[in-house]
Amino acid sequence: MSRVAAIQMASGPNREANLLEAARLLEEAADAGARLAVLPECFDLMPRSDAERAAAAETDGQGRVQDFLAAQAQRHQLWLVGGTIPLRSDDPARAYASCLVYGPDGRRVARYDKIHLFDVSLSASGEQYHESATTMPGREPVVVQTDIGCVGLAVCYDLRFPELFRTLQRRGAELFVLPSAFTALTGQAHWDVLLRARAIENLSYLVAAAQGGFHVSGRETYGHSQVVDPWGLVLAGRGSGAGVVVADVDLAQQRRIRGQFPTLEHHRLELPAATETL
Ligand SMILES: O=C(O)CNC(=O)[C@H](CS)NC(=O)CCC(=O)C(=O)O
Repeated sequence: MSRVAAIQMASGPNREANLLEAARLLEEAADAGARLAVLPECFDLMPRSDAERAAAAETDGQGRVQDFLAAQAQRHQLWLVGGTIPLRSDDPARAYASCLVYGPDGRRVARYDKIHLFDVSLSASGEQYHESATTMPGREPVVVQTDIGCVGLAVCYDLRFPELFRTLQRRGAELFVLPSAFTALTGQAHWDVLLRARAIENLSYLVAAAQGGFHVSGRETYGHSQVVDPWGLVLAGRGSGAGVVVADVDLAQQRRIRGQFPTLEHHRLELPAATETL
């Protein structure tokens, strides 16, 4: 059994303040016995403007936020999933939304760039998102072996694309992590059911760490960070506001479920090939 933590935040436009808050919550997670902690999407910065985000992008392998993540992982001896941070691409106007994973020794063990980008208008609230204007999409699904289990990485809007999760599962994932910043509107309608569906259909744990609250930018995010087990049971969760959600991952129990209820062995169709979208 290993304890895992989903960290919920309501990040603002001041990066140092966000890092202080993340450090406080990671300490709380470590004190609660967590060995893997997941930070939300954009934990380091929910900016007022696209220009602010572009200016904050770091070079792969160096920068304030990457140093922070490495130091926190080592300090608390944690597997740390660093939500997403903006990493520079060749296009100065677009950064990758990168989910970086660090081991308990502080070394980086994986990088996943968010593949599906949120280009959506919500008529009910008038909100408009055009993430691809400022974000470069990733191309490759990523799994990473940890001593908690094999972890499949996905971010926020990726939740709506079951073929990504199935690909991760086929590559060995036992546990999905999902740093997120769902809107209040779509979260209320879809978040809980999609999380449970992805966990159930892949008989996998899912650790969803969300932004949850009102942001200085004027946005409201849904929150409801939670840990779901392979049977679809919500082991722990919270509503809105900053905090830590902890639960225990039991891979022996997962193996029993996968053995007794072998849906993963009953698939008949090949996965659709990835389409070239760039
Ligand atoms: O841009 C930022 O500041 C942080 N990133 C986000 O908020 C991202 C891209 S706009 N949000 C989502 O993917 C929401 C998905 C969602 O809400 C849904 O699928 O319903």
